[in-house]
Amino acid sequence: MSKILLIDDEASIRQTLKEILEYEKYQVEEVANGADGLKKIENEHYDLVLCDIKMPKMDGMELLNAVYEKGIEIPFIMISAHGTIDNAVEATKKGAFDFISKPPDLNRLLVSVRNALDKSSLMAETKTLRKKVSKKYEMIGSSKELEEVKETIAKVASTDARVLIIGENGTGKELVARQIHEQSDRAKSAMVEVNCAAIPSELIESELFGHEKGSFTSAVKQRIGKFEQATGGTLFLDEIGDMPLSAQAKVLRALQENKINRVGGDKDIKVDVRIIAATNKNLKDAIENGEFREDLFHRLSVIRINVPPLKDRKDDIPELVEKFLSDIAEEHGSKKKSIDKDALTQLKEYNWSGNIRELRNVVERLIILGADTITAQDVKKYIE
Ligand SMILES: Nc1ncnc2c1ncn2[C@@H]1O[C@H](COP(=O)(O)OP(=O)(O)OP(=O)(O)O)[C@@H](O)[C@H]1O
Repeated sequence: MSKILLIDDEASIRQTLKEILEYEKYQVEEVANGADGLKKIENEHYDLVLCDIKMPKMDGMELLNAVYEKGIEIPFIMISAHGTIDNAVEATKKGAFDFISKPPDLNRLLVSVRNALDKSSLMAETKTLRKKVSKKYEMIGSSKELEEVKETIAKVASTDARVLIIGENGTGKELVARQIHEQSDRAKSAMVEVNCAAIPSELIESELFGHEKGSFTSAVKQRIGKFEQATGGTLFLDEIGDMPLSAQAKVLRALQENKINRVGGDKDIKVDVRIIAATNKNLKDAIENGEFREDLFHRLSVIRINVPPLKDRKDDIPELVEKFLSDIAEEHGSKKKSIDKDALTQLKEYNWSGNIRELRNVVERLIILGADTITAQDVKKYIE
């Protein structure tokens, strides 16, 4: 049942609204001023606040400000007898969901309440999803090497600087890109990923820039490319070292001018994206071999982040193993297994050419095939 907080200094209005809302099966609590309202909002969860503007102690606008300043996400519907347009505009500018003048038109009020509650449940859902996503992309490990990577992420995230992430397969380059995006002002928009190695070279330009209908045989509809999809957010160009030279030229232009052209189109389209690229190749060698444009390399690598291989940060292994034991047990819906000290020592001795991805796979194998407490014998038997 949705819970609504009603704030108004007029007892008769509170009484009427409470009766109507309770009749509609909402749970309603009421207070007579903004200051008491703030206390309630801080201590309890409400799905919606219905709030008068002119009140003693703290008025409706002040309350709205205080709540949003504290970062509490809850929709407000403002109600006022002093229903001027100015009030309405100011309230909605400050983030109120709606503004209703007194005496309230009850049908309009109920529609507004319903819509605001829909928004509230969407907000809650987004919050849980975001928490789940950020848990999924958490970077585990406190070795000196990984701490340095995390520090660089924290420094660059809030800027729009382009970042080139370099590291072997499975070291966590995508995770680094996700962290930069999550910690940036662009986090409310999407991070769109393109795996440049996975797309056939004849399709990559259409994938990145989109195409107009009829621009090539299979272009039966107009299509928006990844650059446009990422507007306002981040575009992650994974395996950039595998991008064909013709596409490199176009990406360079997009980066220089913040404009793109759809394949078969003649219109320039402005794009606002932050670019993060990643590679496991040595791009300097690729430049020497004529496979990668030097000018593009410099454009992309304003900031470089080297993600060290797991064999150079073995101190992270126990924490990573612990995390994978929990995550995988949760995925399988089974009881979490433990691992003994000798088994961990054994894992630390291995050279992990497939890095963290390989470690995760080995832990999964050990969970399925090993004893309840995973032993060094299990590790020896199942590591390869
Ligand atoms: N520090 C870390 N903490 C927890 N999980 C990690 C960490 N680093 C990597 N992983 C996990 O290891 C796997 C591989 O990571 P990721 O895909 O980011 O690597 P990558 O370097 O982008 O790989 P590739 O070059 O093959 O694309 C993923 O499942 C990821 O969640």
